[in-house]
Amino acid sequence: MKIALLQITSGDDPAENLETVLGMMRDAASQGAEFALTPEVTNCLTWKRAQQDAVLQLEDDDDTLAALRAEAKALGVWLSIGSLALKTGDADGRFANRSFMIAPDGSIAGRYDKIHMFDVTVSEAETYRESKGYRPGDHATLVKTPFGGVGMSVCYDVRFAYLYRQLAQAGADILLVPAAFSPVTGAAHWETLLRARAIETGCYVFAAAQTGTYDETAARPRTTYGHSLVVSPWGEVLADGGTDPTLVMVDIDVAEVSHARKRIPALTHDRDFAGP
Ligand SMILES: O=C(O)CNC(=O)[C@H](CS)NC(=O)CCC(=O)C(=O)O
Repeated sequence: MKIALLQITSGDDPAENLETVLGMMRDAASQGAEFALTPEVTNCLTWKRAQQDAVLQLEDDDDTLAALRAEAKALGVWLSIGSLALKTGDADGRFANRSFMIAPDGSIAGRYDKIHMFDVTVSEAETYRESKGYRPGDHATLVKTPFGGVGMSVCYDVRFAYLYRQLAQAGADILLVPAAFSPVTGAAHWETLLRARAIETGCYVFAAAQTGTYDETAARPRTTYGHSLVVSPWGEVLADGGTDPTLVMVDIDVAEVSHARKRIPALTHDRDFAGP
């Protein structure tokens, strides 16, 4: 099966980001892709809360979601929308960081709200308080597809290994980790974390990433790490998107999942034990 990771530099204008994604989806489909994947916050990546309040929409009204569902249907492809920032209507005004699996008929096959919030001081100059803007989700999502079980997650979730173990033990063959990783932690941890999740679970890992800086002249530009990765169930990096916006196309074979798990059946070797 041919998959296509869309590595992009989303800015704060959803209409502009949508045009970029639609163009890359058509390009991917014309090269034979059957499954296209976009990064975290495909529709809007910004520090500016006022801009989010102005342009974000409720799921039912969201123009990006509607257009991407229609395009998946027109092209007849599966689509992972890594996530959309969406209004929730909640009294506290927080958004959802919500991922979608779209089937080739345009229907929503799965929906997942990012569970773990990136409330982290990477350095004095670089702090994130994701839970101020976003309301975390509280349940995992596994989507059954004709090509296998797909476990959903977003970005910072990648650091919580038990989420992926649960997804794999519930039937995931493929784990999705769409991201907008920070450049500092990306360089230190990104590839290692993704390879570890693949090795521990014997799953493919597909990680479409935001990359680079949108609006370099802004007072506080938002930069992301890039390096969209496809990792095999044995832990090999099959493709790395580097740091420019690009389409990462890979041919994968889901049978590799059972081969890897036959060699290392750790997923079936859990034991109950007392805590320390
Ligand atoms: O803020 C938004 O609009 C969209 N969300 C993000 O960009 C999120 C939270 S700030 N980024 C991450 O989770 C990076 C995790 C990371 O870099 C790590 O785990 O090291």
